[in-house]
Amino acid sequence: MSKKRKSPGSHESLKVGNKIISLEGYLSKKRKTEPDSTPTPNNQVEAASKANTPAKEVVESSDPSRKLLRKNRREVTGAKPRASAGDPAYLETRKELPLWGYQDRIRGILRKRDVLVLVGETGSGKSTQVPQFLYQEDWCRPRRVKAKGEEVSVGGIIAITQPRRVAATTLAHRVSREVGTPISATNGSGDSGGASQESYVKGLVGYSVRFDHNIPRGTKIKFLTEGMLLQELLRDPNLRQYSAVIVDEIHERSVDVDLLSGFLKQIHCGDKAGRGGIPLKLVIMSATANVEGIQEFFSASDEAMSLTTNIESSQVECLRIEGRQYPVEVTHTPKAVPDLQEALLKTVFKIHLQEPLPGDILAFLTGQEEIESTQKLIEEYAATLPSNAPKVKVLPLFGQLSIEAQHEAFRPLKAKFTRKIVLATNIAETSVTVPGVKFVIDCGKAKVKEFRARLGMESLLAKAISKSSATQRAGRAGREAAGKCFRLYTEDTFNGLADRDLPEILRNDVLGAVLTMKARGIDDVLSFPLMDSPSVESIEKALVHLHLLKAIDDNGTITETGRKMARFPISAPLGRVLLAAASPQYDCVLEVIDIISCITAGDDIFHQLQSEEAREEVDEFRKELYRREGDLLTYLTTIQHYAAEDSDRVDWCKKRKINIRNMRQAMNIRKQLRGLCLREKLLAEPPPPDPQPFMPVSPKRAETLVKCFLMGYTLKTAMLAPDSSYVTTHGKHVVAIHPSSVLHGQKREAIMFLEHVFTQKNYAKKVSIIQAQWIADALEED
Ligand SMILES: Nc1ncnc2c1ncn2[C@@H]1O[C@H](COP(=O)(O)OP(=O)(O)OP(=O)(O)O)[C@@H](O)[C@H]1O
Repeated sequence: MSKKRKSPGSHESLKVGNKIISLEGYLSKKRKTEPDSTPTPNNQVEAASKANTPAKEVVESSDPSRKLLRKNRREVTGAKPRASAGDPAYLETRKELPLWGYQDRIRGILRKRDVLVLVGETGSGKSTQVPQFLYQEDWCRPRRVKAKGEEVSVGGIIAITQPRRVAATTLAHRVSREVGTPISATNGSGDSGGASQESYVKGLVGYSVRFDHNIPRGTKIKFLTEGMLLQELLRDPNLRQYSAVIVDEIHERSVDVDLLSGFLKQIHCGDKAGRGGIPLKLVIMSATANVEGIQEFFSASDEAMSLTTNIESSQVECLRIEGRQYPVEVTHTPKAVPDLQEALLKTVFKIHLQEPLPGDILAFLTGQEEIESTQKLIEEYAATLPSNAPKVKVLPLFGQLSIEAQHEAFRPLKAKFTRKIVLATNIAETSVTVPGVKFVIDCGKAKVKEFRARLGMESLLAKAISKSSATQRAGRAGREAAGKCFRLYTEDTFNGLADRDLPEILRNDVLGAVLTMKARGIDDVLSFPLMDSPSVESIEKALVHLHLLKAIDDNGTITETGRKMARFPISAPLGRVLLAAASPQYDCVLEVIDIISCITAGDDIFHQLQSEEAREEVDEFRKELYRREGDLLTYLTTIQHYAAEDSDRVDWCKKRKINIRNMRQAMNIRKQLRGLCLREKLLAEPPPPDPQPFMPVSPKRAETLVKCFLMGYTLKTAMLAPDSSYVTTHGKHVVAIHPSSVLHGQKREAIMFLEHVFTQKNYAKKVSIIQAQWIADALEED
């Protein structure tokens, strides 16, 4: 990409390869203030703001006369804001948040009731303020009680769940600073396998996410991912350490949050004997949730009502908070854009060259691949800008990045005269505040994983987002000052979007969900309370699959193997492989960890090569990595070579066109899994530290490894048919080996594959060569 114009502000076009992209008149002049016409609580606020009601603060909030606003809010709520303990440096900012004026009301409701559904606009202060309003409440003190005959301590901590690790950790850091006990970076307890290890450092706020825990002594507010709280439920079904659980961003409707809601409902509606009769308070929060549905779900049935002594407290109350702190201007494109990447580049540079600093950009793209190629193009083009134009610093933000790499995007830039451009997937869509961001660019799409239960196949396709997602994305601007959101789609397109996304539990494989329920002692999974129940067919399929994996026995009861599988933060089939690897027959835990680390570290550790020339050039370097047994052995060889490399790992990756980020992440996962396997006694002693000399795996050992993977993947096998196509043993579908596989184009007796995806075609990915007899042997094994 090269520049065309000469000075900042006067750029009208940019060149991408041979393409000239005009910047002129690209974005619609017509602007309006977020939120849109979505029938959500947000636009009730907007409607109210148009009608000159108190929600007028949406547009007035940048007005300096904030005192008046606060006074208005107090009049609206009747609340007398009072300062809760905290760092005075943050107090003034906190007082500006719409939530601040509602604190007495929120406290008042929760003194009377056990469940509150709280709806407030993005950036109104829900995630950061609500736990601070509550942790000093009388009901939040730990109490010694008799529960089922034993004396136990109940309560004392508020849990607040987040859909993603990055939200949980960044919010914990922010709130810890606001309350005046900042979490120190060195305070982490590393991986404790989910155990709530307390550290020796004191503090009020902590967090617990997969592979990272930081729980100071005296923690009263604990941020954690939904998955982490589910893990805690396996160990303590009554969640005794908590006085309240705040479920944040419930609109995301991940499988985990749906399961969690079911378990919380059971605690809420149950007899509470396991908590010595002490209720667990629940606060359910979102900016864009279906409030009525949630309210109805948490309302106790008549039968459950008969279990409770306090009917009034078990009723569900709903509170809508009006207003957001800063306005966000939303702009749509006047017509549909033919090329999203091109449109995004134009918008980035239009902002960069026309909007003054400071003001960082957060752009939403669909996935890692798109982010990495866009980063390259932005950097290339930025290098050609005149010297008097501000510099740019591009930072990626996607789920497979390590936590440290994700946190990079949240740090203020040290370099002067530089604009930060964060390229993110939808992991930055809810809950997070990326400091410095004033501009959001929304491509209107997200990659969605869908499972076709009938075919046992997943598809991962970029699809249009919902109105709820678009509102959340726009809400990432305007958090520290007024902001702008540029939607790369027309207003008509926006109006045609679905209000909300389909809950994950209705579109994903429910294998993991059913295993979690079983591990938590839910025998009758079909009658477990869920906001939306998946089809009976997909639950039954999951049960059959779990039986095949030996996670449940003939009676449908969870086995010891199943319990252990549920404790590992990997999919059920991979968990089964890991457990098999520890048996004397296979004895290959370290190698299996290496392979799992590579396949869970990102899209693919190998960059895809477009031209024949590039392929020839790189294959020269890659040939020491490729294994004729297939992709799993190729991954193993690659990570073992990488781990043995002690001179220049970056250069090593460059030559082989290996994604260095994914490789680093693989090493990180490898470390965590080794730790977990030691704790779960799958490994007898710690492995020797890196670098170890590279030792190629013998063909015999390779066979053992592939057979070990078959213990988790007998259903993902295919046989070569007479017409030279591969036909799956389960379901009898024709699959082709994906071009990314080292076995692409090869015809063998049988194959095993770890992924089965539908893109343009029905593809098998992560493929290994097997013999038909091995499938029968694996099925017979005990
Ligand atoms: N990490 C952070 N750095 C700087 N400011 C922050 C940070 N986290 C929160 N804030 C400030 O606090 C405000 C409220 O954030 P909070 O996350 O509590 O809002 P919210 O109502 O939960 O929003 P959402 O629904 O979008 O998650 C933000 O708009 C921002 O001004």
